[in-house]
Amino acid sequence: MLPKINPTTTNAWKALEAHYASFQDTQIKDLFAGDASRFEKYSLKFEDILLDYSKNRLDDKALSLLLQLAEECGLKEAIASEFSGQKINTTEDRAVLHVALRNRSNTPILVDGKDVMPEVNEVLAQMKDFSEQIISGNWKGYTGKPITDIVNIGIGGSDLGPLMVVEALKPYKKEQINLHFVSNVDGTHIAETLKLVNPETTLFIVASKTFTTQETMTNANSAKSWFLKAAKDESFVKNHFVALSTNAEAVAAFGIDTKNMFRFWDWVGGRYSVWSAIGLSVACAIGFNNYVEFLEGAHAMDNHFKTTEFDQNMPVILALIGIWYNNFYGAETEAILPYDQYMHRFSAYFQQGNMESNGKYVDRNGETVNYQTGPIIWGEPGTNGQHAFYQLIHQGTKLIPCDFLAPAISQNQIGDHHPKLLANFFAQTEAMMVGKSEEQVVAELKAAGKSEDEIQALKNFKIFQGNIPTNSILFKKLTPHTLGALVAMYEHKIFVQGIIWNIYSFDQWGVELGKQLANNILPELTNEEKISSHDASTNGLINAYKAMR
Ligand SMILES: O=P(O)(O)OC[C@H]1O[C@@](O)(CO)[C@@H](O)[C@@H]1O
Repeated sequence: MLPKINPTTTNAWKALEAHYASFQDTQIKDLFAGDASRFEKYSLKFEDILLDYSKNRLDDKALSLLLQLAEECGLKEAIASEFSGQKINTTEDRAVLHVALRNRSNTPILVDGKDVMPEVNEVLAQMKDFSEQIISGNWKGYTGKPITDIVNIGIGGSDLGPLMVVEALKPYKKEQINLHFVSNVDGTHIAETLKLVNPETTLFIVASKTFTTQETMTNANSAKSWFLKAAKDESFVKNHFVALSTNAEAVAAFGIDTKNMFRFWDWVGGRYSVWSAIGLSVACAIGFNNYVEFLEGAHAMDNHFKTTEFDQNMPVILALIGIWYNNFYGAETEAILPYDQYMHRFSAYFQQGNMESNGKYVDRNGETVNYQTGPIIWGEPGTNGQHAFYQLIHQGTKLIPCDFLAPAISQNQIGDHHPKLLANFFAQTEAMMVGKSEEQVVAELKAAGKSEDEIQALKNFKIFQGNIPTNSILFKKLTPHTLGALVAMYEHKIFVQGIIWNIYSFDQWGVELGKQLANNILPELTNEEKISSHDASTNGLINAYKAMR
């Protein structure tokens, strides 16, 4: 079982509050001035990944107290509980074992006394065989043609993971296979996608852990109707529809042959499922061997997380820094800013990964917490963000800790694009830290020939206060292995924070209410009655909608 310690009752927390009181206005640049070895001291290397966390509002005392906080909150035993298959997803009475899906060393991992690895490997073998049939053209559609297009129909973790990985690893994609992702129940999503594909050569992957999600089942039924309009014969469905799910009964009821089902288990959380059969579209896109490389990278990070002292442990350090800003500096969001266009869905992926895990207000004792828990995660690739929201980061009134990520080697060596991208990557974290002083602004305005009056009128608008904390994550190249390691690194960061916040990070009851109310409203939209069963606003909106149709 997980420890149930309110972090604010620990000695470390109390000491951190005291330290914060005297440290809070310390300037990062002054910390560098006082310690020539700060970069070396506050950097970690893991394989081809360098984490530079020196540009943080952090000194040795804060760091050591944060490490003490992790110890006092029982992090060591929590990690052991996770990896040993204990049912740490308590409210759903499930283990949390996405680490087993990428357990390439094949050491036994038991759930209810049974080693899960044979089943994990069985599904991987099934994925290997299937993806090889698709890529080789041996899998034929109902008119005998090979598959050219794959449409992954899923939402949340059944969409965001495969989509993010397929986009991030596009340089590894097999040219004969086109990938499409449909998730939204807005008919536009499936309609616009079906315009692009041919029923004779399209495979639909219906990805749903529960196989009951309204959006996914609606889109899957629309796809099936569209397909049968062309193919006519229900017996052809088996050539063009496969299912990724834990729910064989629902898969069969939909009309997909369970031989075409790739199963996974209830101890795989949706937002942690890209390592499971949910990753089938990835294997079909980049080839099974590259998909295994992706698993290998995550497994390497798992071993780092499981075996490394906390002060040298990348996920632990990132987690503790996040807690320092979230719970002591009052920062409410974190920005993930990948300086790599292939990673354009990376931040969105961790919106679900982080916010669906740690967006909780009830602790593991069932009590309402008296402190902040999960942050709001957001971000866009650099340098686009610079032209959109960096104004607020640089000169707004909110503290926004930022993670900057970049590959040293681009997958597309065109002209001087990559050096320019990296120059911005390095410059932005420097600018966020050092800012621009009044003296510098005045000197620049003078050099530009501004009068004294103009200088006085303008200078305050051009001063940058700086002291904005950033982590820089520089890696050699965005390969399947490195991507796997980076994703696992953030997953473990989320785990560590949830343990310290004394919350359950692996259920998601908060997504249920909206679904329930939507199911109540749906029939009201199609009848002719004037609606009065809700609050005045909801009634008013529904009735206005009905009047507009
Ligand atoms: O894979 P499925 O069962 O269709 O769930 C899809 C998504 O829906 C949820 O909001 C849970 O209902 C996410 O946690 C999940 O990833």
